[in-house]
Amino acid sequence: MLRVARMSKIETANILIRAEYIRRLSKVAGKKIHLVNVHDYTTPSLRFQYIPEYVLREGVFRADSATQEGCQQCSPHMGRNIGCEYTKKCGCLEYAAVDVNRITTAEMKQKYENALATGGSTLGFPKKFPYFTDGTKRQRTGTLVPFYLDSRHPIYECNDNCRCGPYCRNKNVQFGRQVELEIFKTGSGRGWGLRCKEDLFVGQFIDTYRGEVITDAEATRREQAGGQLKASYLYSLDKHQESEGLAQEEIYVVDGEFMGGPSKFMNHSCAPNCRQYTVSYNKHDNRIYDLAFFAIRDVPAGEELTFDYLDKEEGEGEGEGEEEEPPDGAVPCLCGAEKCRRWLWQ
Ligand SMILES: C[S@@+](CC[C@H](N)C(=O)[O-])C[C@H]1O[C@@H](n2cnc3c(N)ncnc32)[C@H](O)[C@@H]1O
Repeated sequence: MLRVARMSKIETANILIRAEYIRRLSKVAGKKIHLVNVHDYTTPSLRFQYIPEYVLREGVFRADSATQEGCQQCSPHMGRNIGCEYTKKCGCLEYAAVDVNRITTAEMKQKYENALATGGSTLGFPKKFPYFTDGTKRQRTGTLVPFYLDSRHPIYECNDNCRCGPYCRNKNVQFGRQVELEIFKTGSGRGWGLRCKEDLFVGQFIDTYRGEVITDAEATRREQAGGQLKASYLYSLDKHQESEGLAQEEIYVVDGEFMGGPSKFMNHSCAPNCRQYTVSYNKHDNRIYDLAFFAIRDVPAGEELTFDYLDKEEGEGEGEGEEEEPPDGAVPCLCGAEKCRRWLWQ
């Protein structure tokens, strides 16, 4: 009898926790986020708080909004009504990837080589626009073009101070998640995972990674206190470290363990269907930018969304991590990919 009473107390608590979690999910801005668990009665931790924006912690500073100047030579209607279509003029696209195929004269070529050698401005050069602007079945408007998908060059979107207007096609990630997601219990030893309720197309934006933005020193402190598993919630905002000569202690880190969004539940795969990209709205702030997930191939509704936690840039660390013995505290990878590297973070 006592056992039955105790059991029902636990069940009631589980039901209440689940209801509270779903209530909190319903408050998250944007399309609905579902919670599904067909394996047991557990619910993700209520210690986690959903936040729409980064929460800046002690010692973290964002560049003054006055530096977010926006493009001043563009306008909403420059011919095709897509905003910044004259990429040579667009101030926001100054640091976007130069479209070398459109550098035609020897003089331009020379100028470009000088800019590359000195790290000078590339304003005035034709740029690769990040998103498709003319929808077709394969190349949907707003999906990331193959160059950015493959190269992971930072994406510079327009902002509210731009003259290109609210409908400029160079605005996408800043509008937030546009797809319905589902947090689900994987039942395969990987805890919770994330999937999308609708088909995703290659290059489609899914969501950003949110969390507390902390200093590098605080991240080290939290990692030492939290152990190996803590690493999967920490993302360094170090994309511009080399090009801007930033010291390690100047780098900020996003911690999404206790505050963030649904992308916190994305598991690792050695053969992922998504990838994380750098998206900036202020070319003068190289220390805080968005981490945005895009699909890197078509993903049918219901397929688990995954990315490579060790997402190395091309050529970086090749041949590493293939030894038989795992490093101390290594977590076995359960992604199930044919070419699985066997351990997380290796
Ligand atoms: C960012 S969390 C992802 C969400 C997590 N599954 C949960 O239930 O909260 C990362 C953690 O998920 C687990 N995980 C993610 N991908 C995995 C994989 N391929 N194999 C084994 N565990 C994985 C590991 O415990 C890892 O530390």
